[in-house]
Amino acid sequence: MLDFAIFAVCCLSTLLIVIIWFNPSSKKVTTIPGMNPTSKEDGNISDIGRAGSLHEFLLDLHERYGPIAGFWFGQIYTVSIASPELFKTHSNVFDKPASLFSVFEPLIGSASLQYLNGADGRSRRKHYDRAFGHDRLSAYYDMFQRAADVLVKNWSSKNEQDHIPLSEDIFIFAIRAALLTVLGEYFYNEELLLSFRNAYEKAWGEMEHRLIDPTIPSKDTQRMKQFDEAVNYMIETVRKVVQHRKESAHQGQLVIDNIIEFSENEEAVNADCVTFLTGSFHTTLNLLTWCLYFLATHKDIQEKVYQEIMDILGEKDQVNKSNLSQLKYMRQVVDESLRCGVIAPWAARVQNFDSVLGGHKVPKNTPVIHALGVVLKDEKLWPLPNKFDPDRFNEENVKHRHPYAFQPFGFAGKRKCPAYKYAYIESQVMLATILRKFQIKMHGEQVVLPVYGLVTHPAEEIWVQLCGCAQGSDTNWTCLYGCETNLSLSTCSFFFLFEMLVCFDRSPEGVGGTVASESVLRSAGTLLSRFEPRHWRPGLTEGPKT
Ligand code: HEM
Repeated sequence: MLDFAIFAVCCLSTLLIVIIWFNPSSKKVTTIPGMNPTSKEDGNISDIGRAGSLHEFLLDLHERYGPIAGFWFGQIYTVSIASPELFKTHSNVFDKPASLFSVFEPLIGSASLQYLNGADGRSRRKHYDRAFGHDRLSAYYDMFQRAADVLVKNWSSKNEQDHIPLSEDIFIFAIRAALLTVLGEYFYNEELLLSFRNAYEKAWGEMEHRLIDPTIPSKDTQRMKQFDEAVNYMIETVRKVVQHRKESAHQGQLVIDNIIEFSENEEAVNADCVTFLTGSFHTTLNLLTWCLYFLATHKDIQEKVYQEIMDILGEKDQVNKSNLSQLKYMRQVVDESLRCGVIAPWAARVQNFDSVLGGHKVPKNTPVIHALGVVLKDEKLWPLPNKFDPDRFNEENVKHRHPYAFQPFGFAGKRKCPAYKYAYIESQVMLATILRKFQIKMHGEQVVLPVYGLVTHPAEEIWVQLCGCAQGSDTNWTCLYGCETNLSLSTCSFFFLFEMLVCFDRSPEGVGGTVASESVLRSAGTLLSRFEPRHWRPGLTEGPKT
């Protein structure tokens, strides 16, 4: 009998040990609140799928468990933090958990900076940061301007009735800007630029697919063949560009030069070129797409940005390093677009020793997600978080907010996005160039929904219409404000007239007295006679006969 009891106890204990060992939640050796795995193999992956994306899953996780919470990314116990105070505590951590980014390895390559930690990671990163130092940034203005001019030229050939695919057009701008600044003059060749863009689109499409469904199809499927072909084309092109650059007389000015300088290892050079390109395209494409969408849906804000452009730059000046900081309201608009659009929803770090976060032990090698997007939408920090309101970033409001509340480029371990200043310059050059020429409005009613991948993009194309004028022509202006009249006027008369209309519309006393002199009124009258008088107000004593 005793033998049987001992045997039974042994069996039960073994069973218990086996259950404990194979149940991932049992390996949780921390007091951090959070979720148990839904399935043994996949942890909470199915919950992430049900939420729609990792960002939406994290929003819910933090809502339920507070600013520090744990979950199972497959078999890997993972912690997420979502408060400015916790961000600050983690602000010195450099290393990234390769496990969370492995999905991108087939595109960017295992030798990429993305997977490099420790002393090697720090020194490579430090070298690359020089490509974004103050002096080096000045060289990029012209290249951004060139890319913006191409876009304006293309848009100028459209009619007001045309429906413009916003993301598609901004994509071409963003890829042109990135290829010129990262890889250089090789991409002045338009055909090459477009084929690179096609290959990139296919390769990135596959990455997005894998974020939702990590199952990798077999090598001989059409999907994989297409992906391999696209990646091989990109790598082959980058190889040629590197060779070309090594022989170029302009070395030392672009991101590629820092990459070549740092390493003789061809695999690492190619991998980092592709890493910087992928880092650049989708982030800036989507920042600018969201920004123009917000402006198209907030006419008053668009008008205010336009006024600032006219006040600071006038009709002709381009954005440069001495006037960039004066475009303060435009910068607020870009910041609010980064916040509201949650462009890059999360970053992540790891430490190879036990640490403490928010009073809880974090076991060594546990990935810690920085839920940047959750904090950007935290209503305690941002009342009415989904409202687009650039005034959140005026000096007064910024002064009263925790500095870690707004970290759209990451913040930790001197490894935040290396190109964050570059991204502001690119956005502001582009916005100034476009908004000076066109007023952007939505085409009809559209439901615009975000998809929160590694970068947040609209679920479907956003269609806009442009009220604008023919490029490079001082004559043949089309009224910016919907009068549907083609006028032959000088640029200056046009803007003068517009100013007058705005004055008429806004002056509480109508147009009389102090606002306009007699001669101004007379010429305005002549010009106005050719317009539909939609801004007209009663009480005007002199003016157009309509
Ligand atoms: C709207 C624009 C952009 C946003 C919101 C953005 C956001 C981010 C974020 C959140 C990270 C992770 C930081 C971290 O781990 O703490 C990152 C890393 C990175 N970004 Fe950006 N980024 C933008 C533009 C760019 C551009 C234009 C480039 C290239 C020219 C670029 C290249 C990179 C690279 C190479 C990394 C990895 C750095 C490393 O591993 O050390 N990004 N970015």
